[in-house]
Amino acid sequence: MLYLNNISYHPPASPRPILQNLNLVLESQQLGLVVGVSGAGKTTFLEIMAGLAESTSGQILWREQILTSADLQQLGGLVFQFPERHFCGSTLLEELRLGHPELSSDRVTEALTEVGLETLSLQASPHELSGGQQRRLALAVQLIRQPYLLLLDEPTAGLDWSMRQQLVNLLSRLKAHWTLLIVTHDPSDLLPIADRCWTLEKGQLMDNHGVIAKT
Ligand SMILES: Nc1ncnc2c1ncn2[C@@H]1O[C@H](COP(=O)(O)OP(=O)(O)OP(=O)(O)O)[C@@H](O)[C@H]1O
Repeated sequence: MLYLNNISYHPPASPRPILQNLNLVLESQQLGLVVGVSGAGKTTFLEIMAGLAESTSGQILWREQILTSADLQQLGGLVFQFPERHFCGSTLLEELRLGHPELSSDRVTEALTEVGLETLSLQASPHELSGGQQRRLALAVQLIRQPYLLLLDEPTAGLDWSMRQQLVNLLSRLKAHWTLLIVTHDPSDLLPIADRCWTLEKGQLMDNHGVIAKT
């Protein structure tokens, strides 16, 4: 269970807080969706959740444990918007083994199977894959780290309808084992599989009970 208690973020360079007193509870193996327009603070929110930025005040807890930024870096698996721009390996195997050179072939195959890429050659280049396959590969890279929390920034952005649907089905399946927190400006594809939904507006988080109840 993930808890955010009054998380605020006000960097010195900003005249006003970018995030203000965010409160949120997300149960394990649920998918939480944070919806906001451009500039609402979505990426900043994910950076704090992934331990890449430190909140100015407030607490993040997993079960009863208060998490530091270092804990969050360990526990969270962040998939960037357009993760394909961050691939470094020249093959799928290299990409999956980055930072884990000791990883067994079985574990690599298991991760690819989890995201539906098991039929691809481990020697293929990540850059040869389709947009949807690249997003799956980015997810597999995070799954290998066995994070408690998967954090995704606009996971369906830039994909065509069929690839978006395949990715939504995959995210829905991943809920069986992982807790997911997703930020997006366009919730239409993801709302049907969301368990919780919040709107982030000018740095403030509002709970959308009604939206989920209608789906
Ligand atoms: N370190 C910082 N110092 C000052 N201002 C910042 C800092 N980081 C973000 N901001 C500002 O905070 C606001 C929220 O930015 P953020 O990138 O989190 O929004 P977003 O919802 O992800 O937008 P988009 O969907 O366009 O990526 C923006 O106005 C941005 O300029």
